[in-house]
Parts: sequence; structure tokens; C-alpha cells
Amino acid sequence: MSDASHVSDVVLQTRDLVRTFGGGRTLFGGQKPTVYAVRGIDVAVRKGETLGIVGESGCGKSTLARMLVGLDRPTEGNITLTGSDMNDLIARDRHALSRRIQYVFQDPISSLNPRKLIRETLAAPLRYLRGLSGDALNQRMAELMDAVNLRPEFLDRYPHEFSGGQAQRVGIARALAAEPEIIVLDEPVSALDVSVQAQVLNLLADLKKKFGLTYVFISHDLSVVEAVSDRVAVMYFGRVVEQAKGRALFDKPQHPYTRLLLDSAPVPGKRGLTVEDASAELPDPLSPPPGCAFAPRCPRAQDDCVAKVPDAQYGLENHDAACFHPLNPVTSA
Ligand SMILES: Nc1ncnc2c1ncn2[C@@H]1O[C@H](COP(=O)(O)OP(=O)(O)OP(=O)(O)O)[C@@H](O)[C@H]1O
Repeated sequence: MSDASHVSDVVLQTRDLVRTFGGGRTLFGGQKPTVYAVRGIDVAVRKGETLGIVGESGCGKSTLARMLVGLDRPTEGNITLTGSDMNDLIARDRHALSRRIQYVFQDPISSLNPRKLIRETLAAPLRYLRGLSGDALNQRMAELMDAVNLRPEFLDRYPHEFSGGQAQRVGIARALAAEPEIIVLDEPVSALDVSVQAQVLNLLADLKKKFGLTYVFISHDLSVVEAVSDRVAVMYFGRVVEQAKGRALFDKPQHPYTRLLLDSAPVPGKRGLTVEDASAELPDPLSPPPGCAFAPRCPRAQDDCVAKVPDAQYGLENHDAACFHPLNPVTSA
């Protein structure tokens, strides 16, 4: 557990965030199973930084992302946006929240409405969130297309006429239309070819600088997360198991799970290691183990690991892991 609320430039913070699905009673009085998607997450994001979140499929990344942008509500815990509670912000004015925080989806083509011209897709947030119309609206659309390096005539095309990379540029332009402070990017390049991935990552870096954006960048691809992040959080089975600044996590991983990921080094020139490559089976999300979820696969596991969940102090500057027997224990930056 961490508390970064005293740090003035923290823009987004979660405290002990939990999201379960299901539960309750069936029509016949039985108990519906509960899926534990996110099981207690503490992360903080500073203004202007990129927090990378890496984890394998099913570890709860998208559930976390949806809660961060207010598309889903936590079962327990809370999220604050510059100190204000997300639930209050949603209740007060959802449009105001959408002007501050935006979401870029994984699958660029299916995230766009197939029956709408790109012009209509971009016009909606400009009208409803920024109150633009007429010439001002058209001018802003042209600026957005230019910002993401798409020709203005593409405004009059449908999503199926775009390549994956072009469609993702539209997805990014749609997020920028709101003029947000923060963009949560959920696997923004994983559906793209490797060469196109680099172009989109470069574009995201340029836009971040140009518009002073803050990113939460979620991916299952360690090499992508390493390339883009100022700080990195590794997720395993609904929890953050390690968090560190800069290269620390890649140079001196503390958690055996992070070590496992890094040990399968990427082949130069090939797509980097993805978490799927290194992971075997996850525990059952319907019945989480009582201790560390990685213990059944961990070469360092001892009795304490299966009895109790290890805690960690995830500060903004320090490097820590939720592990009773870390590999490279470090206590300060
Ligand atoms: N609406 C839902 N109802 C029931 N279970 C859900 C729901 N959404 C997610 N889950 C479950 O919660 C867990 C986490 O899912 P989530 O999609 O957040 O993981 P992820 O890391 O984003 O994986 P992926 O990259 O494959 O999308 C999974 O076990 C998933 O099956």
C-alpha cells in the first residue's frame, strides 16, 4: 500500500482498488461465482509522466483501465483525479471528467463506429465536450488530423478504408479532441505490425511533449513498456507485484515474476518478449489463493508465501516488490 497524496503533482491515484464481477444470488437461491479481476491496486501517476503497466492477458489490465477513466466503478477502494474522488466527478459532470481523461482502445478498427465517417467520429467529442460548431469545428478537425499525421481528406472515409495504424491514429485524434490532461492507452499498439508500432509510439511521444500530456500506458509487451515508461508497474493476477522508476525494474528486478519475464530475452530484430511467452497458467480468478498468487510457480516460495499476501510500499521514487523473498531488495531510490 502506498500514499502519494502529499505529492503535489500527482494527478491520478488509486487506493486499494478492487473490482469483482458476479457474486450475489441466482434465481434459484444459489450463490453466483465471484470473479476477482482487480484485487487491491495502488498506483499514482504524476503530471507529465508515463506510467507503464505490464501484465499478461487476464491479469486485470483492462478492468483497471476502464475504472481509471470512469467507464467502470470499483467494488472497493477509490480513485482520485487531482485529489477529487472519481465517483463524485462522475456524478457531478461526466462531460467534465471526459475533458480531463480519455481512453485509447486496443483494437483500433473495431473501436470506431463502422457506419460513421471519421468526420462524424471526431465531430462528436468536439461538439459535446468542447462546444465547437461550424468553421471552428472544421478547423479543429483539420488540426487534429494534422496532429496525428493523417491527410485531411481521410475525414471523409469510413473505418474499413483504413489500415490498423491509420485507424489507431484516428483513435488517438478522437482522444485528443477532448483536450485531456491524461490519456489511458490500453494496449494501443498490440494489434499493429511491429514497424507500424514504432511509428505510433513515436507519434504518442511527440503528442505527449506537444500537449503536455500524462499517459497510463498498458501493455502485455515488456519491450514496449520499457521504451515508453518513466515508471513501471508489473501486474500479476489482479495486483501490482513490482513497481519502480525508470530502468530500475529492468536492470534489477526484485520480484521473481518480473525476473521470469525478463529471463526470456527478446531476440534482436524480432518482436520483444510478451508476458504470454513467459507465463504458464494463472490461478483461478473464481478462487484466488490465500497468499501470493505467484507462489505456486515461484522457485523462491516458502511457507510464508502461501499463508499471507505480501505487501509493498510503492512510492513514486522507490523500487519495491510485493514479495517476502525478493531477488534484489532495494529500499530507496
Ligand atoms: N464483465 C466481466 N464479467 C466477468 N468477468 C470479467 C469481466 N471483465 C473481466 N472479467 C474477468 O476479469 C479478469 C481480468 O480481465 P481483464 O480483461 O481486465 O484482463 P486483461 O489483463 O485486460 O486481459 P486481456 O489483455 O486479455 O484483455 C479475467 O479473469 C476476466 O475473465
